[in-house]
Amino acid sequence: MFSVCASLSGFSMLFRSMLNDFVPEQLRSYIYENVLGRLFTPSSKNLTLIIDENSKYKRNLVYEAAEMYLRTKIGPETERLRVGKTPKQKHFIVTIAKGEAIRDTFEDIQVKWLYVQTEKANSEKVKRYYELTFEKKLRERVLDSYLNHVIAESEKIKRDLRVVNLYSRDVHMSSDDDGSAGGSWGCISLEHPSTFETLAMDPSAKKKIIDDLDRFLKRKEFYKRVGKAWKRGYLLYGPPGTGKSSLIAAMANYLKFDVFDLDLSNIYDNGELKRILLSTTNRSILVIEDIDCNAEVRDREDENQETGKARGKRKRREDEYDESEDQDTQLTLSGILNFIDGLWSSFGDERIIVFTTNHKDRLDPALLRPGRMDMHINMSYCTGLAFRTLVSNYLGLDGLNHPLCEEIEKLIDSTEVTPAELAEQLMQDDDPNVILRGVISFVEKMKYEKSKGKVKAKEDVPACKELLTKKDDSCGKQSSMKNQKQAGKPKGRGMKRQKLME
Ligand SMILES: Nc1ncnc2c1ncn2[C@@H]1O[C@H](COP(=O)(O)OP(=O)(O)OP(=O)(O)O)[C@@H](O)[C@H]1O
Ligand SMILES: [Mg+2]
Repeated sequence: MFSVCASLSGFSMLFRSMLNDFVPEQLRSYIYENVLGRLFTPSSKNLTLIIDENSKYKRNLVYEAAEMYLRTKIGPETERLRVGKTPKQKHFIVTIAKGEAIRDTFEDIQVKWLYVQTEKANSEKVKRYYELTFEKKLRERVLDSYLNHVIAESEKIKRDLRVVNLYSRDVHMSSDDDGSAGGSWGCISLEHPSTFETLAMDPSAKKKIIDDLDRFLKRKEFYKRVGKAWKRGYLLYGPPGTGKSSLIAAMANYLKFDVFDLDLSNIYDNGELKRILLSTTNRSILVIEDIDCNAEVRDREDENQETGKARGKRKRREDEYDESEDQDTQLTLSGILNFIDGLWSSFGDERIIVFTTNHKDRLDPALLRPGRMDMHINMSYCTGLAFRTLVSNYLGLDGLNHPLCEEIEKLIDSTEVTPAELAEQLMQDDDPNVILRGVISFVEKMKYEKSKGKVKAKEDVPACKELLTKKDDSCGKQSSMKNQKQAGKPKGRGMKRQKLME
């Protein structure tokens, strides 16, 4: 092998000296570059992949993934960087500049990335691409495992950088809304600070939820294989102030999924519901809060608070309804559930639906039957362990180390007090000792009053929508508005609807 190379290089030198003697200079440099270079350079042991920005006029996913991935690989040796930021992005986006290289190692694979950008010449468009260079023998492993690793990592980074949006029909479309959610959803960014770290909850219950979400995210292929829509449903139930809305915000912030907050009281029939739901996007959480109250879609106490337009719309709907025998167009709980089971299952991916209620016992069994909601999560009164999270959130203390916390935890475990009530107590002073003593008096007082029956159990709020919590005997559908009125059921929702936006 060595002697072949030596004789090739000897021949190359002889050939070059002949060229120098007999060939004009311009032609000589062409021959050096295009003929001799190829003939006499021993073939490289490296292979270079070209990753163009576009692939057949569409964005090249590998290029996008590389761009995202390489942001995390920029080392001190890089000399030039590009920086950018769009109005919706919270952070600066830093990427390598033209001609900069990055070395990376994955398992035992060593590669070199080079970012290339051509100059703009006449009508030629600027071309951007990455060159990925590695040893030829690693070709299969780079194409298989390394590039998959780059794509998976880039997905993770994208998720972390994503701004989570809250879509609501109560919010007007903003000017920079790209309209991707379409329909009549207005959008603001979800500023709710709740995360799984700040959520006061029994640690094992919290872990169960996080594990369930993680499993859900990873199971694209599984859902496909078993022929199930890639969706997950959660029913959160518990008294007011136990963290149902906070848990939804924590889920959204964890998954980086947008939230669609659906208030059924503004929707008048199943057709409208269908249109609205079809305009939601993938990787989102559809939230229907207070399903027991919210589903009371037409019976309202506050009719006189409606705007003229809304009142007109409602009256027209009611008149149409009175004239129509077709009850199928009316919004019913069964309509909602059918939609979730049927149409909603056949479009979109990575969807989560969350119902919340303060009164699980009052819900229609149709909503509770196995398979309808994948997980029922009991958001109950605060426990001693969960209180530790509140102490850490509000006081910045490790509850284990404070002498008063043990006593408080025992007290909390033996009474019914919500995290919201405790959170309020934890903001009463600046001095942690004063605050914690205040918590003791507060919980003791609650305990005493409860034992005397002075505190009305929080669940004892009158049922605001009994009709929607019982099935209509004839067809399993809920009674219509007309029937509700005739039955003389109480109007109004009777309970505040605490939204994520508040
Ligand atoms: N589990 C919790 N962990 C941390 N903070 C909580 C928790 N529960 C309630 N809080 C505090 O109380 C406030 C109200 O809680 P949240 O709105 O999540 O309760 P909810 O269960 O949704 O109540 P509702 O049934 O009235 O809608 C929150 O903004 C938060 O400050
Ligand atoms: Mg709530």
